[in-house]
Amino acid sequence: MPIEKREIIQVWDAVKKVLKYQLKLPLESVTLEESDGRYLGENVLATHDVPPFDRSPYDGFAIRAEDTAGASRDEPVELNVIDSIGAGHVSEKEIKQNEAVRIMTGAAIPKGANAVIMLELVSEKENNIISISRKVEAGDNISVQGEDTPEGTTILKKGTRIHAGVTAVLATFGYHTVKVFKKPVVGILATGTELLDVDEDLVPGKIRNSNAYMIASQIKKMGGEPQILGKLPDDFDETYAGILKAMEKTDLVITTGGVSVGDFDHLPAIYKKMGADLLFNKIAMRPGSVTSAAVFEGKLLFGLSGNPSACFVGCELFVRPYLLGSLNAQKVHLGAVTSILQKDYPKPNPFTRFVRGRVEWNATAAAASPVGLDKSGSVSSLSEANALIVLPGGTRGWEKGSQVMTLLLDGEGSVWPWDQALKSRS
Ligand SMILES: Nc1nc2c(c(=O)[nH]1)N[C@H]1C(S)=C(S)[C@@H](COP(=O)(O)OP(=O)(O)OC[C@H]3O[C@@H](n4cnc5c(N)ncnc54)[C@H](O)[C@@H]3O)O[C@H]1N2
Ligand code: MOO
Ligand SMILES: [Mg+2]
Repeated sequence: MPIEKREIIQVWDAVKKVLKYQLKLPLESVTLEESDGRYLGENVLATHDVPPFDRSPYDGFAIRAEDTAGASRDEPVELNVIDSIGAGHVSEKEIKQNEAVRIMTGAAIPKGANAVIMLELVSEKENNIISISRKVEAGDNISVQGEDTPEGTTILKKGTRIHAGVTAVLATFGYHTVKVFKKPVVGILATGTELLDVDEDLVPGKIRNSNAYMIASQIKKMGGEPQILGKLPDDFDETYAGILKAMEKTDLVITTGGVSVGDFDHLPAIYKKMGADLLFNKIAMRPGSVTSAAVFEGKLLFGLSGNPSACFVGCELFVRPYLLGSLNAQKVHLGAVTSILQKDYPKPNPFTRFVRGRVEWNATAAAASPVGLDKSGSVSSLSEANALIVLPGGTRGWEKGSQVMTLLLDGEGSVWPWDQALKSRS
């Protein structure tokens, strides 16, 4: 049978095709503790000023700055301490001329005071008298009500990923439950007659299914809920039925394997029989050139390569923006940083390569080194990689010292700054 000719598209065109689709995810309420790593389902407003009252940032004395107008080492001023308060207390007294209130960090500034002087800068005498030998300005050492966040500010945007700092803000405003997007349920199906379960012993010709677990981990990190739906042999009817069933009970389905041109690569024909709209099935990249995506009844179906490194890269480049876009995140792509290549990379580059690598930061620059066996079927390189080194196509290779774009596998992600860097050098 002649091999069907596939239309090859550029990485950024494939990403843009995927970004035209988005899941409509319902919201759910979870407790603040459970909300870690989830995505906010609505904007969060500051429901009050922060701090909610003028307060002291130091342990010291609340005073009227004007009482210190003429103070100097030679002519200190003496103030009468009329009260003493710690955080959580409000003085009922009002400070009048030449009076002070002893105040601890976090306590509300008493009426009449307009400055705080630290304990260390005051000498304490008998009979509640303190002596100050420097001029203090009005407003000194006062954390003013609303200086951190004024009431009514949109402090967190819908789609923000909840991390420790976001949690602190939510707690500050009393959100003991948080409205988040429901996690998209991602069905994962591994195809391949050669696949064994992880707990099975090797037998000739077979390998363990590592991709399903790798994808599940990637999906979790992207904010989705993976469901490993088992493995399917390279049988057309079984795979067809398995995919249809998976599509019914999940928000999107990812398959691995069976997308190339081999006798048992059934996915292309399955898309056809399903009547799915093919978005792409050949991308100008390595690894992962056969990464495919199709739309079936409004849902996306990603066909990732069976080769572990190709599968990993396809998931990061194409599934990530779709999932994170559905969660309303802003930075849906991998974060990018320019790095200096630490080794020659002598392979010719017909297509843009995404080489598993490590980025390390030294004093002046980010340094990128390829790691492990650089083949699309390699699995070991994935365990060491913290980045994908982008080597645009159309070159005979890359020299040590070249500036290269690296996509970071950890961290905040990015909006879309790196499409130019993908463009071929030819
Ligand atoms: N004549 C051609 N052959 C191939 C081409 C081509 O263009 N012409 N493309 C090659 C490239 S590039 C890739 S990538 C692979 C893609 O293959 P498939 O996506 O069809 O995947 P399979 O053939 O099913 O498997 C490939 C490889 O990966 C192993 N595998 C599969 N599933 C898993 C899993 N769940 N866990 C671990 N490893 C898995 C499988 O045993 C194979 O070794 O095609 C090339 N061939
Ligand atoms: O899709 Mo393959 O991984 O291009 O090498
Ligand atoms: Mg194949």
